[in-house]
Amino acid sequence: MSFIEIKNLTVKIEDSVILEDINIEVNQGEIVSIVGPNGGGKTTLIKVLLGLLKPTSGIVLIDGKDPYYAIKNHMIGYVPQKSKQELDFPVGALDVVLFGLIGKNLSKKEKLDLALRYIEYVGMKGFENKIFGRLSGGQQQRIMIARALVSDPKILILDEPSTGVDVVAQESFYEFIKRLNQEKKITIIMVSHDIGAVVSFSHKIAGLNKRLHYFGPAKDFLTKENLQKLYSADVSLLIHSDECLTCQHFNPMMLEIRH
Ligand SMILES: Nc1ncnc2c1ncn2[C@@H]1O[C@H](COP(=O)(O)OP(=O)(O)OP(=O)(O)O)[C@@H](O)[C@H]1O
Repeated sequence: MSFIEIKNLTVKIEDSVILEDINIEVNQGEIVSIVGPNGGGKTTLIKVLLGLLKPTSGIVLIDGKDPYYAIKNHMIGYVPQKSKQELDFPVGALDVVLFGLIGKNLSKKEKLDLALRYIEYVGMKGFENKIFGRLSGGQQQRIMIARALVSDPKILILDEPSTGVDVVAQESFYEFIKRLNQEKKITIIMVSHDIGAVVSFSHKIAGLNKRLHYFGPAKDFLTKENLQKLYSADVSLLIHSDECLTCQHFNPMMLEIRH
């Protein structure tokens, strides 16, 4: 049995089909990125994995368990899409990380030690007492990752982590995700619109637009056919260099999709 199993998953909301007959298997330690057009159902799929939304039909198992059980038992760490609400948090960075340990049966001292260790791990040592809302986008993102990791989950789920982060910060963010995956052998599920970047470091890609149009190795995803199926027929690929899609050393960071 795979580590994450999604079988014949269909989700309907108020009679509209949002996800239809989705089948995904993820092995432990894999990085899987979910890509697809706006409204394609990416966040809905994440909500199902987080136990926030019940499938209309089909099966979702995380290490053989129901998602609700997995969340309750700190098996999943979640980094949400950046929102205004989070920006307005009137709390310090350390407190934000400590929120990730709510419900864990640990002493105050153990929780503090863990939170400080993870703040250091994400490269934010020295920022413990800064107001979260006054940190930069990239710094906030690192603190939110520390919050998600502090309870030692088996899976990290990130919803559009590069939104609002500048290009330099984005690159070091992707390096960080790669290192995290290698060091902790943690399974990573990431929603992203940044196809070029995620293709270069994910093991698998899930191309989602109500149905799963592609699920397989990241290296085989970037074909015109796959992208046209996923993003509708009028898509064209723009490569910001004199390289081309069929070139062996094509740099996917240079890819942009135009409708
Ligand atoms: N609670 C809800 N009630 C009604 N419709 C909903 C609800 N949640 C999502 N939807 C619809 O489901 C579809 C998929 O939404 P979802 O947020 O999962 O897409 P997405 O791929 O994450 O989009 P984006 O890339 O824009 O974030 C959309 O058409 C959306 O309007």
